[in-house]
Amino acid sequence: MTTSAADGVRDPFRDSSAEGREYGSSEGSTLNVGRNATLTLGMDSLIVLDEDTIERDASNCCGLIPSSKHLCIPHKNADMYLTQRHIGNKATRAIPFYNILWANINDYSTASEIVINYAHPISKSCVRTKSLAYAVDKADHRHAEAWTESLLDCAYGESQRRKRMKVLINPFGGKGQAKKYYDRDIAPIFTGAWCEVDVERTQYSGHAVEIAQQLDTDRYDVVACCSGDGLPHEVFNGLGRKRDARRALRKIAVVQLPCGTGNAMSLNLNGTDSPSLAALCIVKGLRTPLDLIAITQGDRLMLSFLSQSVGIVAETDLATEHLRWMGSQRFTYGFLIRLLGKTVYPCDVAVAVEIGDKAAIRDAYNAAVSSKAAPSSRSSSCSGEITEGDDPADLGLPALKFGTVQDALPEGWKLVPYDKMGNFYAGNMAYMSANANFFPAALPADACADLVCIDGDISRRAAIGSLSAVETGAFFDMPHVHYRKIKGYRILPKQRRDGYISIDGERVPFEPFQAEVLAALGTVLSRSGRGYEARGP
Ligand SMILES: Nc1ncnc2c1ncn2[C@@H]1O[C@H](COP(=O)(O)OP(=O)(O)OP(=O)(O)O)[C@@H](O)[C@H]1O
Repeated sequence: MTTSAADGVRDPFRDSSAEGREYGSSEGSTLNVGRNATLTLGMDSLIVLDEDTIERDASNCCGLIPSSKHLCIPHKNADMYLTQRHIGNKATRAIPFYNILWANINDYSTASEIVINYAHPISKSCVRTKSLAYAVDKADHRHAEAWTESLLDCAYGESQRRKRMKVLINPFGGKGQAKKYYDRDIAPIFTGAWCEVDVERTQYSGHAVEIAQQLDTDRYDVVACCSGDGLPHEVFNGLGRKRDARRALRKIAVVQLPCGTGNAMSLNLNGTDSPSLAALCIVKGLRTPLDLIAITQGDRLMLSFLSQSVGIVAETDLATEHLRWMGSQRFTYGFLIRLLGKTVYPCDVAVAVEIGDKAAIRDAYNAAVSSKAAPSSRSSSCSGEITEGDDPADLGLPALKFGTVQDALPEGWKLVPYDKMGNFYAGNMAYMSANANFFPAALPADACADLVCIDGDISRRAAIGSLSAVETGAFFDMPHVHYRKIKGYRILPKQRRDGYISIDGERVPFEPFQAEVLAALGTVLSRSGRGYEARGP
């Protein structure tokens, strides 16, 4: 599953003037450049009409040497353009606005040039930064400046330009390739978009918690994790430990550049596990509030952004480390072994159910995704709500409405024995890994987590059927899949001395814990600004 960088292009050659672009006349939307070339703001794309089909090398364009240190190395291939059509001896090319990273005008003593950096697809799952450079007539300078600003408006829309990023690289994430992916696939996209970037490698497990806890949140907009899902988990928790945690979690968008074995965050928010496509999505990402789940266990408090599991998923994930050589097959193998053994994980569970009926869950999902609400709006009930003038000391994590696992059960909660529990799985995002849309009804900020419970003693046929149904999208409707929207729960594993509990893919002690949804407490960047890149229920 990858994001097409050319998404959103209807007819790239249609001129915007016919559609009533606010920019003005067709003359206004076109910039004459060089001897015989024009740049036009089309409907969804920048239209480049040039004398020949060979892109000029910015370093020799009209004899001008680009001075910007941000300028990317231009390519020398002729096949750079996404679409091209020959008109006489001229060629028209369209570069989707989404792929435009930056545009600027360089002034020299005798001439000026416009430089446009963009992300060029070299395959379905990879983009590379390239540049166009054209001479701009001195007489056209003012128009060129206004035109460049319009191009940036089209390219960025509501997304913040030149984001200030703290980049964290886990040198041991995935197959230990994160540094290589960053240098080759990610950094050139950020440089091309003129982002401000400050890179740090994590030195040990838990280092990202400390970095986030000490982060000067006024200096950054984003913490970008070149990692699996482990580093984002640590960053949310580090921000959550700040004195002004609510403000920090609201101010700083936590994002993932997929470089790990588990890259669910990027799959959900950007629809890709390609580092270069994810980098483009982050450059163009829209701020999106995210519910976080407070987990209390013993006297500890932790924030979870992705999932909690007790039973087969936790065990498959955490007890198959010795099978790493199998790659992603280890999950399928481990899962099947336990399914065939009809393994059960007895526990007592109390759940605060918000919506318990699948039809109602589907309706709520459809209503939310078709709502016209501003993409980045936070409801007044969100846990991160901050009032002007709040004292930082009062801006810590919100108080837990349900208390902690050490308190008496909240009013109205009832512990129910589940002696045949096979899979207790709570999710805050839809995809748990590529093609595993376990929680199709999950939404970033609906103030609910989604809970799936499956008995461990169902027939082997039904169990194996549910494994393939996760891929096909039939999982949600299976009768043995109990799917609920919830506000919180308490779970007490029993009859076993030891076992596996996974919070965001990390192992925690095999002890009772309690979960409470903290509505819209966190912030991420997403492609759509409103939902996950997964098919709904
Ligand atoms: N320098 C380091 N040395 C050892 N561990 C580290 C280092 N930096 C980060 N970590 C730890 O690596 C763990 C896994 O990180 P991450 O999620 O990025 O990769 P992954 O390959 O998807 O992980 P997983 O091992 O869960 O499959 C995190 O819990 C983090 O604390």
